[in-house]
Amino acid sequence: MCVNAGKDKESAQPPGCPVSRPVPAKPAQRPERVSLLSYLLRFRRDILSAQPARLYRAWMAEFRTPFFTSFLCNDPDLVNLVLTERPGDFPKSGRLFEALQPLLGHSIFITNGKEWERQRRIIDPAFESGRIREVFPAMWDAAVAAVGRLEPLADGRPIDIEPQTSHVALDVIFRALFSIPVEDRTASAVFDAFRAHQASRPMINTGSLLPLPRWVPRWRARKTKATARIIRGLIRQLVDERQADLDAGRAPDDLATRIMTTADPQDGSTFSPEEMADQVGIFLLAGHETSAAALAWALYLMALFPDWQARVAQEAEAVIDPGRIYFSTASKLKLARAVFRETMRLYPPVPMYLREAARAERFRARDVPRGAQIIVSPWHLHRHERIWRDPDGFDPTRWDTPEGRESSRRAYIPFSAGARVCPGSAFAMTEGQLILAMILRHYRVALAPGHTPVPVAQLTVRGRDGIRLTLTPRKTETP
Ligand code: HEM
Repeated sequence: MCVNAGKDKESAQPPGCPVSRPVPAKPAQRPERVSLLSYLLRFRRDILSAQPARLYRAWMAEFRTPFFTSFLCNDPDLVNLVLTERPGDFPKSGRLFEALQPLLGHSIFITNGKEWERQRRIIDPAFESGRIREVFPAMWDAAVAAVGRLEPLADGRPIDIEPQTSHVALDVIFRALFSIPVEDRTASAVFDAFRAHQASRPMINTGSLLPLPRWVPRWRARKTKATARIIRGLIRQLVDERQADLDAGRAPDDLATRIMTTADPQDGSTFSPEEMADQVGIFLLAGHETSAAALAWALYLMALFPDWQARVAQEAEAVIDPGRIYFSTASKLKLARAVFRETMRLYPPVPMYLREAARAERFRARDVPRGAQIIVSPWHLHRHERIWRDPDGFDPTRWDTPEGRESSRRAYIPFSAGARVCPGSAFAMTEGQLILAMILRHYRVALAPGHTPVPVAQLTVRGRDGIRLTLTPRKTETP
């Protein structure tokens, strides 16, 4: 009998059977026809499962409700138009600003126009790919610390891996920004406050940002505002301390120092402490939520595909010298990088990007009114049936094929594209592949019995009930 179970069965197949591969978790789609009320409520709960399956084949979809009109763009030319060719005509929506302002103030993630341009001019130099070498030791130290934290958990009992990946991702950001580990008193207070903030909300999701009527369920605004105030207070404390260190000439050379001492090349101004606190808020949030989600899904995929896990672990064993930090390690972790890229194709941490049409447009022979919501959905684009071969399958070798490279050129945008592309993309790729390799060098991961994670869109794509795995040490002696 040929089997196609939820585990890799290659070696168990009788000869002559086609090799069966598991299919990575994908949310069930809603029925094609549902009532408006049912659609809105599903939309609020989780925007991924609220969509019909045809969006994986369509080039564009229009949603008209009494409250908003939105266009989901899957046509690579349209995506290019919105993100790269004319980003000024498709600014971030005012709803995004309204929803995130209590936590993020005037941070670069939600501003538009001249204010955003100035912020980008000051921030970009700190993240240039040539500067990744300088933050690499911070990533390395955080990865080593994560391996240590996982040790007492690696006894074969199921654990939710997401809190662990959140912990290490936030650790990386604190070390890179402020030269402090997440265990530092203020840093760990921020970590706790972020958790309380998410629990009070429970996290903004893309659906909650569309202009829906007031009776559709919302987060508890008062509690959320209170936790946002706590986080902002703590961040402001870190920024003020750093300013004092800069004034006294004793500040370490890290990302915070670089950004706070960079002047806008156009008008010579630097960030005020208040402005810097806004940016730190988004570095902490965008930098850790996204990397944590990608890393958790990567470990899930490694558990689902033990053959790939073995290859990444072997590469890590060969390349990583635990006693020495070599930046060249990053470029040698090729399999880990291919796996991390494929993970972000299947589970793009930011599943949809929301824009607003600043003026009337015409998309694929349809009128797009001014003010319409424009949705670019990496979630659908990355699994588009007319663009990708085996769109729902896990295949890290696709990046080396001409066909895969062409699909990727047209439809792979986990970090967005154009003027508002993620400034942290090189940082995140280096961090992701390194931590994945470090963890797999030390631990074997397996699926927790009876658990299949369900991807849902919160602020990032997460497992609805977590992502449950078991860990066991790869070898008994610790290097
Ligand atoms: C796997 C990790 C990451 C992913 C997938 C990711 C993805 C993204 C995406 C898709 C956007 C644009 C969203 C939109 O246009 O609506 C974005 C923006 C941004 N990201 Fe990342 N990001 C990651 C890590 C980081 C890191 C590590 C940092 C910094 C430490 C960072 C900082 C930012 C900032 C500041 C923006 C706003 C840029 C702007 O609007 O001009 N991200 N990120």
